[in-house]
Amino acid sequence: MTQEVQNLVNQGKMLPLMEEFYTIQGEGFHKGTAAYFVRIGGCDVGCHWCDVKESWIAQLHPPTETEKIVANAKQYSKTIVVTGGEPLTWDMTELTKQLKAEGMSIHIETSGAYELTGEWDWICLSPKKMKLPTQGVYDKANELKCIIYNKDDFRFAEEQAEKVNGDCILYLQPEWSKRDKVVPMIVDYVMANPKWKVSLQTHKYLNIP
Ligand SMILES: C[S@@+](CC[C@H](N)C(=O)[O-])C[C@H]1O[C@@H](n2cnc3c(N)ncnc32)[C@H](O)[C@@H]1O
Ligand SMILES: Nc1nc2[nH]cc(C(=O)O)c2c(=O)[nH]1
Ligand code: SF4
Ligand SMILES: [Mg+2]
Repeated sequence: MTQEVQNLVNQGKMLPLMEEFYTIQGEGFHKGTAAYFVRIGGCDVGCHWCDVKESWIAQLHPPTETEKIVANAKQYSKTIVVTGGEPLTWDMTELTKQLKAEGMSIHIETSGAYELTGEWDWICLSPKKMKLPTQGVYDKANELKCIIYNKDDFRFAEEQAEKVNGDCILYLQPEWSKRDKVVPMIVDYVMANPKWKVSLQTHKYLNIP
């Protein structure tokens, strides 16, 4: 990568773009809603069950001008979901400013591991034990989506629920490979603790991206 491109990436004017696709938001509060997904490469959180490990190494994904991402996205949908990788690895100011200027509703899927940048209409925080969220993300999250892989994840979810703002909607989502085992545990937990709701990865049942 040339120094010039590196500088633009550092400023968030170019971003390592892994893939973009028009689909239905499968998870959380906006599940069932058509949206254009922009997946930005780069993540060093290291979840062993991550379903997009191909996203982790930023260098494998071409630095792409934010203008180009926006020009493409606006042809598909008024609702854009920025995900990754971990999008907050990068400065999201430019991308969200330009999407907003086009009147789009912009959502982020984040672990919150890095400082919140950008202006968002919806923030989905999915915290991870290995790299806890920064305070700014807890303060602004619209939904908290905790992944349940084993029993200890319920304890972690309660700990995380203490840290988010009072309006944040609380979800428990089964880790996909453990779904047969953990779905019954989640069902019982939500009935006993109704401040939580169930979130499923419905796109995987629909066989869509
Ligand atoms: C791939 S991550 C990318 C965004 C960001 N790095 C994050 O973790 O929130 C998108 C969402 O998928 C969830 N996820 C990843 N792998 C999963 C799996 N195997 N089962 C269930 N949810 C998963 C994450 O927790 C997150 O909510
Ligand atoms: N349909 C669909 N919904 C999603 N919600 C969050 C996703 C993600 O990987 O961030 C995702 C995804 O990959 N596909
Ligand atoms: S933080 Fe997100 S992208 Fe990174 S490893 Fe975990 S689930 Fe995957
Ligand atoms: Mg996904």
